[in-house]
Amino acid sequence: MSGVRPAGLIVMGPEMAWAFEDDRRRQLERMLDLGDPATSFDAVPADALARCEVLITSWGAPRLDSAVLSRMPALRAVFHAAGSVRDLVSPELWDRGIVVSSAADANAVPVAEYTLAAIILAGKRAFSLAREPRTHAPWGGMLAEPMIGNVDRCIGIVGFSRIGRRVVELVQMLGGVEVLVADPHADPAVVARAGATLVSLDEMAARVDVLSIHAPELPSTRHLIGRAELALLRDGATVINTARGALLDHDALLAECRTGRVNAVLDVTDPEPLPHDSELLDLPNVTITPHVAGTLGTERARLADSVLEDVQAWVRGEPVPHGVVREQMDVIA
Ligand SMILES: NC(=O)c1ccc[n+]([C@@H]2O[C@H](COP(=O)([O-])OP(=O)(O)OC[C@H]3O[C@@H](n4cnc5c(N)ncnc54)[C@H](O)[C@@H]3O)[C@@H](O)[C@H]2O)c1
Ligand SMILES: O=C(O)[C@H](O)COP(=O)(O)O
Repeated sequence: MSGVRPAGLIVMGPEMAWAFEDDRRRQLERMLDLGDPATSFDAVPADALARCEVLITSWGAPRLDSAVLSRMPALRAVFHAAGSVRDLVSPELWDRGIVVSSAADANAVPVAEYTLAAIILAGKRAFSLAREPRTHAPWGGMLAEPMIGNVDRCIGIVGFSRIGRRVVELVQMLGGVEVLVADPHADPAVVARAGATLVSLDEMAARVDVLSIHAPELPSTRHLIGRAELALLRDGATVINTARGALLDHDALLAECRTGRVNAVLDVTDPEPLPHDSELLDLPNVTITPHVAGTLGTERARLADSVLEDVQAWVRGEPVPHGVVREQMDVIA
């Protein structure tokens, strides 16, 4: 590292800013000449913006469009301590050749953990049984139920994304499970090396006990799992959605869950939150969490550590480990 530290700024909402205090701030200060942290660009003095070479952002940062970028002529790199950079980047940012990185890999860890937990508990019917009266006889009826359990299950992963790939890896620890992947962009050989089989979405829907959604929200993925795909599911199958609500047709899901034919575990919904009178909230076979799979409390420290790693590589002139390039934007979150 040369003696002159590049000028840096941290601009993000308070929900993430705490992760850049104390020790992580000291680590950043060894690499960057850091100005005062701010929650918006309007709170940053014009000369500090003009000098800024390295910007560290997270949720709450506005899009880096031409209006913002014109105030930041020295900007060379943006490190986003959150998942998607879709709402952050602009054509001007790419045109100027500014390095962009995101912490989406780090964010994938807790979402994949949540998904594995949901797969295991759904297999044991734990979500719906927890809502039955406590008088439920534990051994009688349940022991005779061959459809309960995680052995010989077929698990479908929609989207061989960062999170999808990690779920493919984790779910194999169950042993005795078959893992299918549906993703028009995935390479069958790479999927096979990960221990899964690439199939069409229809084939997957017809074969799985659990269908877990891990694709990004794009114009092309709206209602990717719709009436037709849900109708193909086996009786008793579970749909897990930790991706984005818009990927799943909620009217079609409600129709299938209402009859009890299909179960669901949803960390994301459409809309989000659901209206208080949504029937989905009352169904015993539907479990809903309020978009917490990825970003609960301490999990956010992973995002800050990912940014530290990227800043360190960048100041050394090395490739940024979690860099995002313009060409990826058509298929990533
Ligand atoms: N619930 C949470 O807290 C939480 C946290 C992080 C991310 N997410 C969401 O999880 C999802 C996955 O995130 P990620 O970072 O793993 O995504 P990602 O950006 O890594 O996904 C990109 C990949 O998705 C695949 N893909 C694109 N279009 C597809 C399609 N039509 N069908 C199947 N696959 C397709 C492609 O393989 C592509 O490479 C996103 O929707 C993201 O917003 C949720
Ligand atoms: O809440 C989420 O889904 C994750 O934290 C990722 O959100 P982001 O991709 O918008 O950062």
